[in-house]
Amino acid sequence: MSKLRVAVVGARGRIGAEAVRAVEAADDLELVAALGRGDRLETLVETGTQAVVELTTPASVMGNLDFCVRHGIHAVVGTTGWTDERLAQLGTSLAASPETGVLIAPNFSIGAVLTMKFAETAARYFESVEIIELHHPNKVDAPSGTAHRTAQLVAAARTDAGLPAQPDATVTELAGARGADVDGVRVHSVRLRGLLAHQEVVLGGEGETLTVRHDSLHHSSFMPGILLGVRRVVSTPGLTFGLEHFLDLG
Ligand SMILES: NC(=O)C1=CN([C@@H]2O[C@H](COP(=O)(O)OP(=O)(O)OC[C@H]3O[C@@H](n4cnc5c(N)ncnc54)[C@H](OP(=O)(O)O)[C@@H]3O)[C@@H](O)[C@H]2O)C=CC1
Ligand SMILES: O=C(O)C1=N[C@H](C(=O)O)C[C@H](O)C1
Repeated sequence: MSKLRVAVVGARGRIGAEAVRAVEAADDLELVAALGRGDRLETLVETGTQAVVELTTPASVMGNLDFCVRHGIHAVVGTTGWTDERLAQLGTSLAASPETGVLIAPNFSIGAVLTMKFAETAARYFESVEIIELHHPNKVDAPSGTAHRTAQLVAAARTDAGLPAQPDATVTELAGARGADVDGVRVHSVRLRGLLAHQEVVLGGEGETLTVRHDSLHHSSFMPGILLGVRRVVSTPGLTFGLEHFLDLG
């Protein structure tokens, strides 16, 4: 059987370089291009790329995806910075290319996907919930895409359960002390040398707390999810948001 022709865009970055190695090592995939900043996107067409792994920056991702979708090239996207407006813009591009599939995964690691699922499940049972995400200091966005998505899922679960706003008697506050407010859920971002990618969801009720914590200790933690995404996106037209849709989580 012929191999799936894959390109990595953002190939010289921290996760991009690891993705290049993972695609090269996969028996059923062929790495046909590894593009960095300044390289021509037309290379994707010239090399017959079927699926792109997009791992760049929030400033670059929209242009890269617009090119891919216009040329019918499927995409697996790890880059962060997704807003409703950006998703709507991508939806418009995809409507004009209905055969093309795009997976956006806030996090490719199985543990992080499960953290989101566990937090979403637990949210309805606790009065309070806050998120602490901890990353390496070279990360350009805060809060992390994973924390942002976790907060959205937790907030939706609370709304579904009919929970009121969280208790918080703060009257005076040094700006930022209570973190960012994502749909009513506080998200705190730590940037610390020595860390890679970590998240804690802390839930609190009368006389008890529950902490769900995940640690990515190496970029290799993201590779099985990227490879799964590539294999599945080529037969999944339209937009898929979250790797959980390609996993059987019960
Ligand atoms: N979903 C997930 O599981 C994960 C997502 N991420 C996300 O992936 C993204 C990349 O992270 P990370 O590797 O740490 O960041 P890096 O800064 O190390 O890598 C980004 C790379 O993209 C390059 N780049 C920027 N613009 C373009 C462009 N237009 N075309 C091609 N290459 C370009 C950069 O080049 P230059 O240095 O020259 O600017 C750099 O080499 C972030 O948004 C991060 O949050 C990271 C890990 C896991
Ligand atoms: O920049 C990173 O490193 C990571 N980015 C993603 C995010 O913002 O959630 C995924 C993971 O946390 C690593």
